[in-house]
Amino acid sequence: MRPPLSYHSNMRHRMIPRRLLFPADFQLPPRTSSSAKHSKTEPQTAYDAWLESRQMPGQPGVFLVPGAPRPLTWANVRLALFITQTCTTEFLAVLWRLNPLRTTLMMSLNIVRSLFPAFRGYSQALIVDELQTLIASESFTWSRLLYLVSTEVFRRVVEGCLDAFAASNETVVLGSARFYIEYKQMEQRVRLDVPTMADPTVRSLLQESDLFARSFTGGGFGMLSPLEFIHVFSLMTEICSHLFLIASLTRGMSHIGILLLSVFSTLLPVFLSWFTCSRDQAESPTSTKEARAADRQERLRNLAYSDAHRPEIALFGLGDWILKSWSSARKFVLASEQPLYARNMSVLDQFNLNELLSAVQNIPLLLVFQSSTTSLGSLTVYRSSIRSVVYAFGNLVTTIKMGFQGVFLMSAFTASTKLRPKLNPRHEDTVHYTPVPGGVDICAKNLSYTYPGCNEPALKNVNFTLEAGEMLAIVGYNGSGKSTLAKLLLRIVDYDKGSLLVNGVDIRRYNPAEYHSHLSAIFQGFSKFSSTVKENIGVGNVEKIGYKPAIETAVRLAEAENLVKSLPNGLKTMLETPGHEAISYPGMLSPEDTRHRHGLSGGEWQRIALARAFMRANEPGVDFLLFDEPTSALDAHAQNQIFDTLEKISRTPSGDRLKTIIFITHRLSTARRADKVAMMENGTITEFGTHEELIKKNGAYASLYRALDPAVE
Ligand SMILES: Nc1ncnc2c1ncn2[C@@H]1O[C@H](COP(=O)(O)OP(=O)(O)OP(=O)(O)O)[C@@H](O)[C@H]1O
Repeated sequence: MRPPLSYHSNMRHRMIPRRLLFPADFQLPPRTSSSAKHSKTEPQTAYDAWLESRQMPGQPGVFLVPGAPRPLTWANVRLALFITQTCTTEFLAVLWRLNPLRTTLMMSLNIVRSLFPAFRGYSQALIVDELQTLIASESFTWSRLLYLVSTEVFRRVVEGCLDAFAASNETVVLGSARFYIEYKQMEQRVRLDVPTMADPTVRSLLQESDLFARSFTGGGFGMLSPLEFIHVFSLMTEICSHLFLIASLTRGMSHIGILLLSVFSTLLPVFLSWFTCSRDQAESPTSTKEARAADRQERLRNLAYSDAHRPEIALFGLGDWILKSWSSARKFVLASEQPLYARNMSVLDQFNLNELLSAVQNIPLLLVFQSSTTSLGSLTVYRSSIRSVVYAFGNLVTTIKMGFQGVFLMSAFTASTKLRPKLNPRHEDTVHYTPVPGGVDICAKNLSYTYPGCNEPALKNVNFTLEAGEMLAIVGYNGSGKSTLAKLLLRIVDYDKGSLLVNGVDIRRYNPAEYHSHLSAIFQGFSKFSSTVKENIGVGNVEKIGYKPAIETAVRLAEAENLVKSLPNGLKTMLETPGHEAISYPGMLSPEDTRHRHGLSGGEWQRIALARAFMRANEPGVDFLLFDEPTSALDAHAQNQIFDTLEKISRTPSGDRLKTIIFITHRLSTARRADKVAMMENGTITEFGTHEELIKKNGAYASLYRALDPAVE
């Protein structure tokens, strides 16, 4: 058995297996999907089945765009059955557990309600029969008729009450189901990391999972929901109850004649529409081109609607271009929809065969009635039951077809809940983060990283070592890889080659969430939340978001006190963000809501971002600060104050370093404040040392520095 990993660094090396003794050699196994192994045989998981169902028929390696209906092929039927077996029961069990009593009640009431039509028909037949007998025997009385009608009214009132109760119960059940699905959706989004979300297959999976969740919105389970199975069940009960009624009323050949003619007249249009739908479906797999056009049309529409983009649209004169591009995308989408319209407008659809056959059907019915002893009531119920069976059967076919598509969306939902964030190490490889006195020590050897879908690495053979508590400035030209290196150090993405040790352990062996709790950072393109100043700052340490003194300290450290004081509502001021999307969705926010938002300048936003980072940077457990261009928009005075603050919070009162600091900067005047400077060019560190050493070296750093201050020799 594998010995457990110790959390103490001195024990760790003794206890971990031989293979892991040299973390530099440690390689995570490639996370190949099980589908790769089994795609051509039987699917093993919901994910495998989902992936296989997306294969474009006859085009290996080509996949349907997310949301495209699956063609009705034997292979897909087999996959749908597999998904139903593996996920439906599990999924329904989860939903049932949310509200066991109400869900059971909903199912029972659905079945009871499905018996109503047959009862209704039977009761109406009884009234007609009674009336027929009364008239025939010439003993008609108004009181008797009133009694019959009030019995029917009473039956309908009871039916109505039950319907109302069932509907309100269903609303509660659906509400909790919808909440559960939406919660799971949100959970997936916040749980998944950058590399996982960069995977195009994962993105498609999540899109289909979203479609599944959307089928729960609105009043019912939605047209695509596999929970249509309840509907299927009640339709089957309805059909059975009608069949029972028909069987009890069928006597002799004349009835069989009516039966056959009624079945034929009602089934034919159903089959015709089914046939038309199957043709639609065979041609419906949305092509990538159509999907792209639909996407482009929506993006351009949003661009035209968005107030946030209006100044640039005006400045660059984009109006005509937007209209032209939208028109061509829209025309393409409309053209691809046209065959469908054309079919729907076909002569066949215009010709109401059903009505014609119903009229023809009345002829034998009349003949039978003339020549038989059958009562008018039983004949009425007989015919209406046949119609109901056929109608319910048509509904059943439609529901099953919808359910067939819904099953694949459900497999996407189920599979997405099981997605594992790519950055999370396997349990047996995980090492708990152990703080080292004075900050983190970092050792990068031949570090390389290529962005997904790119051919050229953004980082190649990066080497450097940083002792605990040192301050490093990373400088270099645009696009030289500084922010990419920051992403690796922050474990937003994982490196491809080489090794990166933090406190002597391969960074990939730390759980990202645990690692992140020991550091604070500012990203170059930091987030600007459409919320209050307080929340924009407080998110830096959510545990203290409601603790005013902590927010005020962060504001002070970021030299943002005057800024907050100048705002109309201080910390409670709502901030306006670029690309504030609420404007794109009319009706979501009233003009009053948007009017109170306060805009900030670039430098002011940077102070908010600094305060956010200081919310956490000031905490005792945080021993690594990585700031990407923290003062790029600040004036020289403010910049110096921020670096003084950094110095202050990263040292003990006696002057010993507590935290390791890395900052990226284009302002070389700030770089000289660091213990070490790393000069980056073309994705690698070309010079590394103290400011004085690099100036003396007279290389790229020195020439950059001289460009800033020609007085330097
Ligand atoms: N998400 C991405 N996908 C693909 N390539 C990217 C991505 N982000 C950055 N790159 C590429 O990686 C290289 C390094 O980019 P990086 O942002 O690290 O540079 P930088 O040194 O921080 O630049 P700057 O000084 O302009 O901020 C660039 O060539 C860039 O085009």
